[in-house]
Amino acid sequence: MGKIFYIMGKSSSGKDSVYRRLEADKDLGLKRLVIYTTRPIRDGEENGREYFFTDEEKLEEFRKNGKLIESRTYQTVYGPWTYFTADDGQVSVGDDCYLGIGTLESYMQLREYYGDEVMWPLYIEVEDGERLERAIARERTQEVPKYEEMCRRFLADQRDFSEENIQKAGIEKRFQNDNLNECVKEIVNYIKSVQ
Ligand SMILES: Nc1ncnc2c1ncn2[C@@H]1O[C@H](COP(=O)(O)OP(=O)(O)OP(=O)(O)O)[C@@H](O)[C@H]1O
Repeated sequence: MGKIFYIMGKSSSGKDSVYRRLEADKDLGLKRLVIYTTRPIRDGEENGREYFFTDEEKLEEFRKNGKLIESRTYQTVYGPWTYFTADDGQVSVGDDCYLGIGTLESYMQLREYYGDEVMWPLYIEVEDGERLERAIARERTQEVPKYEEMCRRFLADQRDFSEENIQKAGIEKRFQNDNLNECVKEIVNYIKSVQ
């Protein structure tokens, strides 16, 4: 049975860093599940790697064709940004395993779409103060740092990833990202144990 390993966690918890390491681990043989976003591309990102960077028109096209699995829109400091998952032919859950990143909400919707036995959550956690420091440090490296948006997300995450919502999504296992190498090692072991 194929599986989708789905990385979740608050902003700057290290989802993207973990994703890159897992993807580069050829032993695991994980294929990418890339979602779409209408938000602008950040320095260092690549279209089709972190996201497919797209627009409202494409979103509506998927919706019209019944290929939109889930979508969420955030009222950001820069206007609405939509993130969505589309059944665009990337995933054929036969025996292959995939790696994706998302939110608790999108995880639940994908579970509804693909089924319980396909979805394997990887929930990443970092102490809030440390996470905020990492977020600021990351923002500083951007040509145009978006501190206001960073703060908005930090606050929104406290609600979106409340303990209640984590429970509701049925997340039982959590991976601490204090040290990236250790965190990745733990996740790799976990994936291998269920693959
Ligand atoms: N264990 C770690 N120790 C120190 N820094 C880390 C660690 N893991 C990740 N980082 C750094 O923290 C920042 C945030 O990590 P990353 O971009 O992977 O988070 P994310 O969860 O994908 O964030 P977002 O959801 O906001 O895109 C990056 O600059 C990354 O290099």
